[in-house]
Amino acid sequence: MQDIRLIREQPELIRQAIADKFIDLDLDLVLGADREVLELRQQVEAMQAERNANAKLVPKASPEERPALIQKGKDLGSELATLEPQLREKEEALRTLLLRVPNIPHASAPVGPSDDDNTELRREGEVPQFAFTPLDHVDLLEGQGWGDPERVARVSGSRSYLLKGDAARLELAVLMFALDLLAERGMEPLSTTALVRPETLVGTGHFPGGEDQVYRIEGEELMLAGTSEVPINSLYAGEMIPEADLPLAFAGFSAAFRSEAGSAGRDVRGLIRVHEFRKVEQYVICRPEEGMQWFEKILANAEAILQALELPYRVVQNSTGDMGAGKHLMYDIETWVPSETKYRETHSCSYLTDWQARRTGLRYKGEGGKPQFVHTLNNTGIASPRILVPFLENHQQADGTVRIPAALRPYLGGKEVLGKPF
Ligand SMILES: Nc1ncnc2c1ncn2[C@@H]1O[C@H](COS(=O)(=O)NC(=O)[C@@H](N)CO)[C@@H](O)[C@H]1O
Repeated sequence: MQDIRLIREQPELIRQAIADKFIDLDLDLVLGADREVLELRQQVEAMQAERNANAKLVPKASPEERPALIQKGKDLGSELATLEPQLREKEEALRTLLLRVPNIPHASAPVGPSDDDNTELRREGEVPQFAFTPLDHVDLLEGQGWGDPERVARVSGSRSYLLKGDAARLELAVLMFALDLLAERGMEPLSTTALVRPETLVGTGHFPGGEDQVYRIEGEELMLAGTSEVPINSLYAGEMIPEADLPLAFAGFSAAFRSEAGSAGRDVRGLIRVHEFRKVEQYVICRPEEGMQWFEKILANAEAILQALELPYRVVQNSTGDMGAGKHLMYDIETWVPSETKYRETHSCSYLTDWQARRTGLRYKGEGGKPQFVHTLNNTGIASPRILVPFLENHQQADGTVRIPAALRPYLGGKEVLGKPF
């Protein structure tokens, strides 16, 4: 959410952001709703002041004057009884519109409507040249007996997955490895639920707009979050965080649930796009002046994880149309998937300045004790099973076994290879 003063003072700046992000919002509606609130609020406050002043006169008034004053107080009261609810209604209507006002994209963001306009910043690691015909991750899982797609589909339907034996241990190993690396780098581990109240999804900016991506619990005011960014972002909602406690940096771990509405037909084979997955999430609350350095830090953390797993990847900058309403700056990390001979997104690193903080009510006492909104950032640490796709495919050997990078071996009982030749 944007500062309403900025919208009033620099509407062109916001109109440009709306245009560059291809958002369907008429800023004049926002400005009109704001004016209506201001006018009505001034009227109500004047009337409340008049009623209060009038009420003070009553005890001092003479018997002759008193009835008129009391009647005046009643008239003002009944008028306010009509106007105050109208004001609350107009304030709610304005807030609903304000929730749709986008953040201003960083000047470096490529302007364009979709991820086709993302720009590659750099590549890291050599893509493997196989001396044999590599298998895709589905065939590797099947060959090793590490999956059971038919049975799990009977139990859970499409976009479900199940990992057996060493593959189940591999999933836990990469998650734990990521959590440990982030903890060593000062991110506080946080195991969270995915069950959240609707307002937490407004806080992150998933709502309004992303309702169709979220599973709802029948008959409850609860939903299943698609990322632990959602519960973590609202942990301190409405609080005045002591400045000495900043920055708050978490390595969140949770299950994540997504309906993937609108993705029909995409990535239907295998582990890339499933309804329930597990993610280690980097989430930061910091002072505004530290935002950009935290963006670099959580990006570097994710790269360190990929480098330790010996996976080749590239870093891309998201376009204004791809980054979504709340982002100021966003880079995706895409990891090489041999079977597709292309890089696929495995991490998404975002800096949202105060846009989430304003919607969530995340503040701290800045200089001179003046309340100020914090800045928030998030990035994927690792998400499984998607990361297992490049992991299994890049590290497969001619006999169908999978090489384990040195950094991960301690998490797999020291094993250097998983599986049996097939
Ligand atoms: N349906 C899905 N199935 C498997 N993995 C997914 C799915 N959706 C997202 N992911 C993984 O989760 C990562 C982060 O998802 S994201 O929506 O891009 N970004 C976030 O959730 C942010 N909170 C940063 O993690 C993706 O890069 C991908 O690796």
